[in-house]
Amino acid sequence: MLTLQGLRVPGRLSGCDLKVAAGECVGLIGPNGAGKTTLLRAAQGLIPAQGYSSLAALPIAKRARACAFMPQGREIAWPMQVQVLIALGRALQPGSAGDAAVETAIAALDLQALRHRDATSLSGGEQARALLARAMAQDTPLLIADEPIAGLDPAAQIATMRLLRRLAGQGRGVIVSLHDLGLAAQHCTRLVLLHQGRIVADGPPPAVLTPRHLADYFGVTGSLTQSPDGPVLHLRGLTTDPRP
Ligand SMILES: Nc1ncnc2c1ncn2[C@@H]1O[C@H](COP(=O)(O)OP(=O)(O)OP(=O)(O)O)[C@@H](O)[C@H]1O
Repeated sequence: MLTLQGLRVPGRLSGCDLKVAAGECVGLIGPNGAGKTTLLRAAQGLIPAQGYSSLAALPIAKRARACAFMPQGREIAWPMQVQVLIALGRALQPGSAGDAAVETAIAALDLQALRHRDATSLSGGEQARALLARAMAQDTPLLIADEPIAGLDPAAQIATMRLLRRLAGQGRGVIVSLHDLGLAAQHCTRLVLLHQGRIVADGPPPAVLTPRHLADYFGVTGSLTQSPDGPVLHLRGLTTDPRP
């Protein structure tokens, strides 16, 4: 679904190798400035990069049928109804599934009550849901979302992560960047940890969110434990805090 080999953006990203398969919900994590957005954009050919990306190698129209992208910047440039914005996700898709895909996305992101509103008048969190719905309506094998839960209230964060996991369960490949490591552990099938432009860990959440990695790459003390409800992350403080 996506293969990166030695993907590199000088000064920002070094030699990244990554494979994402159908059914995976891959959480891309790392501290501010680690290179998450750079990797996601370079993988799609949206910024110049060296190395190989199976997606960037496609002609642009095929790329739009292979991958939908919800960018980190949530600017909606033109006033238009939310449902029209979401339908733009269908612009390059063939076939007659358009209306159904738009309705499914509106329902999945709980946008029924907002569908006739001017999209530019929505709150930040509502705009995020509308833009994710547009990407979902594109109905592509791969969905890439750059910090889709930033600025969402807790219920919307959980609902969004559950949705992304469900889409992966239905056979899409999903890559989602996020800073909430607890939600990443709970909802992603696999985590990829970036630090200073390099992939430093890649695997199931317990293998990536180790106390050592939390300390070395995030500067926090903590651990991931298993509970009957799933993994729970306990963050205790900063590695620079004085020892008790
Ligand atoms: N257009 C650009 N030109 C030059 N350097 C850039 C540009 N955009 C980002 N960078 C730098 O590349 C590095 C990686 O940035 P990137 O936005 O990919 O990080 P990130 O992991 O997504 O961070 P955050 O969690 O803060 O969103 C940072 O040091 C950043 O300052």
